[in-house]
Amino acid sequence: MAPAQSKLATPILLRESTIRAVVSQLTQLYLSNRTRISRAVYITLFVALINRVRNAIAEQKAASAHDAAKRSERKGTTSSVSTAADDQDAAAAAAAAAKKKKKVELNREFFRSLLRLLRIVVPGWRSKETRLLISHSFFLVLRTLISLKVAAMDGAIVKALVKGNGREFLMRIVWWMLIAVPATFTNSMLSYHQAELSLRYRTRLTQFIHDKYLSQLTFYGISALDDRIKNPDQLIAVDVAKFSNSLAELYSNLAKPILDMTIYTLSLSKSVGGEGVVFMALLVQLSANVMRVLTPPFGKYVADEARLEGEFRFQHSRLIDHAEEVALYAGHEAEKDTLDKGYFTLIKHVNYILRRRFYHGFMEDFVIKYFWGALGLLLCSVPVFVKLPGQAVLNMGDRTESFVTNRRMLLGASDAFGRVMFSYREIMELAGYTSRVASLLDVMDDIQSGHFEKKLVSSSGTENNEAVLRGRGKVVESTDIEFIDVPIISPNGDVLVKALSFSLKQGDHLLVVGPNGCGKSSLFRILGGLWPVYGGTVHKPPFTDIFYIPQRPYLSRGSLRQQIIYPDGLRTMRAKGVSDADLMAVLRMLGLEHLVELYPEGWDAEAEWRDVLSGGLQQRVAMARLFYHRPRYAILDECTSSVTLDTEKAMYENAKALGITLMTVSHRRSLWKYHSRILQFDGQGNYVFTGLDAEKRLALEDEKEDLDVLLRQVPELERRIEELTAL
Ligand SMILES: Nc1ncnc2c1ncn2[C@@H]1O[C@H](COP(=O)(O)OP(=O)(O)OP(=O)(O)O)[C@@H](O)[C@H]1O
Repeated sequence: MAPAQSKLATPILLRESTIRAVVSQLTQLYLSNRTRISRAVYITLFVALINRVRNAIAEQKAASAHDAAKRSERKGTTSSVSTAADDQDAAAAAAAAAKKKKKVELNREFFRSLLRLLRIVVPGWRSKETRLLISHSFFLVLRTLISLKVAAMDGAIVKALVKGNGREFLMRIVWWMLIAVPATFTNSMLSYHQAELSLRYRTRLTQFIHDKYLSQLTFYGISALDDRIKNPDQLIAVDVAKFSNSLAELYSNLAKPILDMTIYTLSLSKSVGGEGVVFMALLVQLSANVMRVLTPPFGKYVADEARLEGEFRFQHSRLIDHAEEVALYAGHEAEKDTLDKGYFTLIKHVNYILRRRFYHGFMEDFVIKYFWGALGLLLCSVPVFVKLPGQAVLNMGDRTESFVTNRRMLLGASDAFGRVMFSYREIMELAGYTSRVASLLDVMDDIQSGHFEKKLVSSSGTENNEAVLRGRGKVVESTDIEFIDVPIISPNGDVLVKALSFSLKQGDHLLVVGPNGCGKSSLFRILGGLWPVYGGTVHKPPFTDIFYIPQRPYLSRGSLRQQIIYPDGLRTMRAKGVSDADLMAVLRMLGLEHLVELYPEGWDAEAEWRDVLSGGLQQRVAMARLFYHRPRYAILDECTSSVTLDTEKAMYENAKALGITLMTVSHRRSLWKYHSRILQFDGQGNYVFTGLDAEKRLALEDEKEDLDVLLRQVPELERRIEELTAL
């Protein structure tokens, strides 16, 4: 932060002497120049200079305030994680806190984010977007020039009318109609360019985000490991579109009025005098500054509205996803409460914005339309009431022509200025969308570099926080699987197992058992690379060699064939040399061949498979997927819970025959016989890893159960003995 601040401070100090020299030079030039236009230019330079100094002072103030806030924030964070005594972590936490407090304002942060997004949507000078922007700009200039011509023609028409010259009047009308052709064409081109630009921005941004979101498991990190983005779907599908629209709109809403203002003001200053224009510009600038101070933070409002919209939509999509469960619980009233709450929170906010917009619009209209309009009329009357030096006395026709032309140009200029002022609100809205989209990009970058932020709800507090921030385990690629002192830590910071060590060779089938929530699935999340390795070393084969089947398999959209070969596509299947007949052989192993015959389209049948197939059928389809892929290792996480013992037998025996090493999480005793190793968690953070002799273990378990039954009978037997003794 320090270098940034000195960068700001130095120019202001240096400028004190420079400013004095520039001011005296400008004064001399102003006094020595006679023409009104050049005088106007010097006055404008004065105003620009004053503005620049004022902005620099404001920037410096903001920078020192930001610096002070950051320093105090850092102090606070360091003491709260003082047990960690780790500067790196403290800095990360401070940065995170600073990010959380980020407001939507037109500050450096906004321009930095906007620049980042601009680089994505307009990737280079030779890009199609640049060409579109150039031709858009060309039509913007053309339209201003046409408007200028129309203003002059307006004056000439009224002059012909005042003079009573019918022939000239008609000629002027014909010209007027002719100019309408390029004018309307230009207008249509402008609308087309704006819409096309918006579409292109959206496409670029969506492609960029999709590439990042779907690489390095970022989508999983956003939803499971990090708390900052609640609804990425809304951000990608809606906010990106709104940002693109807003950006494309802003360019035409800003570029054209600025151009109009410059050209009209220059033309006006020729006929009404440079000083008049500059004086009026000063008044306008003053009132504009007052308006800016009174403008509410619309950017923040827009960002909040988008967030609330997203949350409301998310609640609806949850209801759709879990419609059956909610219906069976008769949970519609509870769901209605949640939905109503989400909707009314959103509407309360929208209403609040509407009210703020109402007061703001009232003030904006008054200043822009009436106050500036009156100023304009005063300015237009200058050539009529004031005889400017070097100007000939005007007759009635000329006066009318000059008034009408000036009035028209002035209306154009004030309309343009009004639009620039109105666009302040649009810029604030753009700032809102920019902040939302940029925050998604920031979080994706963080996740890809291994930095997560999640509210810790664990009972063990700071100790876990430290571990989450550090994540310093090692991952080594190997053909076998080995964990050496690897802690299992949930994203909430709960330490499920302090240091886990075990090793597994190909062909060693592993059974993982333990009570609910002890970390059985979490072990495989680490193995699959979903959760970071916070310590120790993990030796594991590449991702493609391990296949995972959960209890509720994921069934994708698409054909029946696609369910078996997922995530491969048809082309990859063909490239692997697999035919539909091979797939049928796989289905036969699991007694599923009737599925293909069930639908007239056969393998190409499409359906919402999640609803069409029963729980057991879904598990069998998932197993067929495993047989198609034939990986070296398979993680079977309670994936036979809904099938019969016969089907389970077919699944396990075929999987082993295909040379797949199995790692099973299950509470079913019927599965023990398929495994040679066991990893047993006790739910208190301890575990045992040993060989598994299923028959011996089953006999021991049976004996234990018999003893348990006998033990449970002891009180009853004792009571009976007491009864008999008493008798
Ligand atoms: N994405 C997540 N965010 C926060 N906590 C999580 C997440 N995933 C799992 N956990 C927590 O980690 C702990 C272990 O979960 P895990 O799924 O490994 O349990 P399990 O041993 O497989 O249990 P079960 O037999 O019920 O499937 C649980 O307390 C769970 O709440």
